Amino acid sequence: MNNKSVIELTNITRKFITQDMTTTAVDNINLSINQGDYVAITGPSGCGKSTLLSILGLMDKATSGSYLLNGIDVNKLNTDQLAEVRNKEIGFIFQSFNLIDELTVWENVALPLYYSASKGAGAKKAAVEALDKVEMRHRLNHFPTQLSGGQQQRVAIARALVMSPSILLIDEPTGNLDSHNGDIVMAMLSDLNNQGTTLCMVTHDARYANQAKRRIDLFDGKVLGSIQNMEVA
Ligand SMILES: Nc1ncnc2c1ncn2[C@@H]1O[C@H](COP(=O)(O)OP(=O)(O)OP(=O)(O)O)[C@@H](O)[C@H]1O
Repeated sequence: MNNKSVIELTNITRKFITQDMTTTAVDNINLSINQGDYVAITGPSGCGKSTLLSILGLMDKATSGSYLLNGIDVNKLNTDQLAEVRNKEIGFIFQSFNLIDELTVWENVALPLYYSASKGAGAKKAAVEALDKVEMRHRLNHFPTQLSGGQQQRVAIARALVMSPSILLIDEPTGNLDSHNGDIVMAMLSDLNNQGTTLCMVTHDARYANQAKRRIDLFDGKVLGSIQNMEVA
């Protein structure tokens, strides 16, 4: 395995303060993710999975602690820099596929390129290459509503890959899929990891968490344990 660090969290805590109470959603977490890793974050409802993923995805800020993304201290970035780093370095995959129904498959996949400096001529080629990786090239000119749920999630994965991000952050990728399509999407994620893509996935599904190389169990915002899945790694 490559030892280049992608994510380095040190003593990350996130507190939510409302009128009558303080909730520590993420409590003093230390986590390293290297290039080529496949990490599953799992645990019961309310244990802090989504909060942690939002911090990793630069959509939320920790109350305290340090977060290095490719060696860059994200606490020192302003809003514009955070948006740029997020678009370039992080690919997101959500439970809901979030495709735009009015755009074709390839236009959906090319969309992140239009928010970056590299927009224009190469966009369709890059989109087709990403669609190839998820075996969806044959649906290039279809619209999302013409696809099955599993196919839509594969298009969403292609969109997450199109910028060649440092890491894919994945939130309950099979939540809207039946078990057959869920298994296909999970096999595809494992394939991508075998080809070198770094993955960090949140799931409450133990079966899928065990398909990752490393499983991190959260409880009450804390890391309860970290398990290396020997048959995968
Ligand atoms: N914006 C917020 N304001 C106040 N409390 C919050 C906020 N967001 C999350 N929390 C609290 O933080 C804790 C962790 O929530 P989080 O959504 O991260 O859990 P989760 O593990 O993703 O849960 P689930 O599996 O149900 O999605 C919970 O107790 C939740 O109520």
